[in-house]
Amino acid sequence: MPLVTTKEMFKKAYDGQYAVGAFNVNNMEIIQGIVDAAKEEQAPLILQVSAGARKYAKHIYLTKLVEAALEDSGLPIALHLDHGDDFEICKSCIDGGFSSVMIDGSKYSFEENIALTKKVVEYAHAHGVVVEAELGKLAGVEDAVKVSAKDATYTDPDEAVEFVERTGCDSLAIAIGTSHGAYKFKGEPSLDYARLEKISNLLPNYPLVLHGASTVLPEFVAKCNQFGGHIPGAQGVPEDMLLRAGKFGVCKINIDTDLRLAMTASIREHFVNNPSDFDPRQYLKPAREAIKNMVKHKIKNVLNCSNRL
Ligand SMILES: O=C(CO)COP(=O)(O)O
Ligand SMILES: O=C[C@H](O)COP(=O)(O)O
Ligand SMILES: [Zn+2]
Ligand SMILES: [Zn+2]
Repeated sequence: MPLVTTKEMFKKAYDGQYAVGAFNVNNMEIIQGIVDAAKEEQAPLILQVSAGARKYAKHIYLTKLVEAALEDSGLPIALHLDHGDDFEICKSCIDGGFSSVMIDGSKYSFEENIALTKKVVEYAHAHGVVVEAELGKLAGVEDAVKVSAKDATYTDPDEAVEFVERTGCDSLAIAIGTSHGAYKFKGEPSLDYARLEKISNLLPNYPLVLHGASTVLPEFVAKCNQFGGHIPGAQGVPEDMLLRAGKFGVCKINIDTDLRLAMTASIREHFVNNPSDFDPRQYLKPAREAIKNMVKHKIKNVLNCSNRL
């Protein structure tokens, strides 16, 4: 089974009102844990690589591992560049075998974002690759709770329509209150569903993407802290809020932080309980299992995408 683009996946997800998980990968254990989970659940899957992951593991190691995952699992998998921030990195991933790229021009002005996104879309489409773009700026860890910063950074629905029309991007990441990392809300979590609904109504049959969508499950934060970690006050997007987003055209949900927490909690626990171990396989095996369990949990309880191949 060769890599697939997200086109078909998103069409089915849109019609079925569920979301496909996009999980960040950095090494073999993470890839194997995710792919094993998707296989057991018979779920569509997007593996995504950030610029940082690409720098850490090297493009060729990651693409070869994903090639192995395709062959080993027989699953349709999309390989996606997460948060490409210029044309060159997108081109390099398109030339280097990815089936999907994100160009994140959200730090630029509306017009500059359009021009950059359009350039990537033209190159990508000529090579059979799909493009995710971003409009509106995802709140930073501090900004999310400031009402004054809210409207300035959240996605404007009318602009979203113009952006999609003028760039031809295949999916759009929007900002409605989620943010990257383990500290998403200081008080009560809240997402701007009214804005999401408006965007979704203005862009019928169009796949939206939710970044910063980890739940930061309290038991994993507690486990990290119990076994020597220090992650105080971490908080994510509650699962029922994510499930609700899936009803409004959100076809892709990005998850990285929850994988990091699962892996770290497992390794921390292992070292505390087994102080004599020093063979990496001893702690990476349960860590890989922890990734797998986390992804199965997401597929069943957050994405609702089991048996959707
Ligand atoms: O959006 C993400 C990657 O692009 C990941 O978000 P989290 O930090 O919430 O896992
Ligand atoms: O969007 C952010 C993802 O969690 C990737 O993070 P990273 O750039 O540290 O790999
Ligand atoms: Zn961004
Ligand atoms: Zn992101």
